[in-house]
Amino acid sequence: MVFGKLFSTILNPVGSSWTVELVLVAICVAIAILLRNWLKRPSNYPPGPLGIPGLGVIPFLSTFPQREFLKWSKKYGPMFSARFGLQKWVVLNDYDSVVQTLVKNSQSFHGRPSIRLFIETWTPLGIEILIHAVANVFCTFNLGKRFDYDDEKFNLLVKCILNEKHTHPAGFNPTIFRLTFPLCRNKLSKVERSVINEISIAGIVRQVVKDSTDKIETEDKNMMNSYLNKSLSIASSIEGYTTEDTVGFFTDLFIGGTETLTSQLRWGFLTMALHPEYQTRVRCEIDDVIGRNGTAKLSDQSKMPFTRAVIAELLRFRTLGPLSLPRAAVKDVTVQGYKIPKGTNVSSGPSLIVTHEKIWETPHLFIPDRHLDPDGNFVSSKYILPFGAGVRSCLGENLARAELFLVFVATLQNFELSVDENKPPSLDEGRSGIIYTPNPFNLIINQR
Ligand code: HEM
Repeated sequence: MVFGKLFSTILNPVGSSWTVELVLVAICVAIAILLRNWLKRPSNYPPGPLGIPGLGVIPFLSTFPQREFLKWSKKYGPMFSARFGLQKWVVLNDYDSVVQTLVKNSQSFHGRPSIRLFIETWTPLGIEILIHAVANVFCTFNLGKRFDYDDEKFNLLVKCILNEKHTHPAGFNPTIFRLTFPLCRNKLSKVERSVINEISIAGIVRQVVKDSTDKIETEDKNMMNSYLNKSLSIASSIEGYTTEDTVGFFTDLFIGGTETLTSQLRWGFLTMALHPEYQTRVRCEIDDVIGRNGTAKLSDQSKMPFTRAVIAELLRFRTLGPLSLPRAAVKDVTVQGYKIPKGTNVSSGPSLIVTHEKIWETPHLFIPDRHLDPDGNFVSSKYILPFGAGVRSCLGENLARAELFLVFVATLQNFELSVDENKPPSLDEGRSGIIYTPNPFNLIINQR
């Protein structure tokens, strides 16, 4: 009644009450239609929490949305639906639903919701020299060019990556909020800065592409050369192909491959510093197989089961992309009896699989020995999916695995890692966003 009177005064100061009533009815009908659309689900759509109209489940997500996802998966099953803002999402929470969706139906789920996913906000990194090393391995392997550490262009590249962080100090919510509400996203100066970073990275990559195109070698010495060799011979048959495609490809690789690997290594060094007993066991294996002065080779892995078990456990224990990168259904598809319409975004939850209590005993503890058989041989587990699954899984997986092993081994071969025992950093706190990184920490590094 009070609202009726208020509207009546605003809309119809001179008095004809039927106009006011008509407006009120129209508003109610509009709200009813909006609510109906909000509540409407396609038939056989995965069940899930309803959320709040317009916002979906965003207000209910904590800094670590995996926790709510776990709760909802217990209530609604391993595949549930939710709305983030106005967008429809399906969340996959166990191994079977990930394989059925992303591997068995890979041709239906090869889309990505938005390239802007790669762009988020800034936080400072702890061990800067580490990112220089990782970036240089990338440049040597992929671009065929190693930079000196005082090279201006190289330092600009690294600075751009430092500004290109995929986490937010306040956790996952601001990340998903920005991805969901484009208008809000565009207003953020930090995001603009990230765009400028991307342009700078692309500028340097463009120069490397130009230099490499001028002197392509027949022998494939690095990925850039192989790519140019192949792409130039087929380019004429691809409509609309330009050099910018090559620049975009290597820029994406650089952004996708540098921060991820650096952060995974940071988790690794912190874990080793907090578990000196495992660190000593890895070092003993290194001394036995490689020696104090030898250089690690990838072929050494077969003789180093415990080191492999530590790295496998690290990828399980601190999965860098707790919710992987989102995919989008490119056509209507039925998976495990559920209909998923074209355009639905899909998030898989590797972090939920690696903490599943039916698969892992004490999943929240770091125990490398769980990857060894009774004879001490390394046993790889299909349930650890840090690089995603299916056709859009991580393009740099092999390089990442190789680099993880070599950098990890070379570091422990030469240095002892520890922390200030009076103020030890926590392994349980990190920053969550597209990727999950440890909070900045101090490490004590002693040469052996
Ligand atoms: C520890 C290191 C790394 C982790 C944990 C990681 C993880 C991931 C994950 C989870 C995805 C999404 C996969 C999916 O949708 O199923 C991905 C995609 C991608 N990664 Fe990695 N990655 C790492 C290192 C690298 C490196 C070193 C490179 C490049 C040299 C790289 C390049 C890419 C690219 C280009 C994509 C997008 C692939 C596509 O959309 O088709 N990543 N990565």
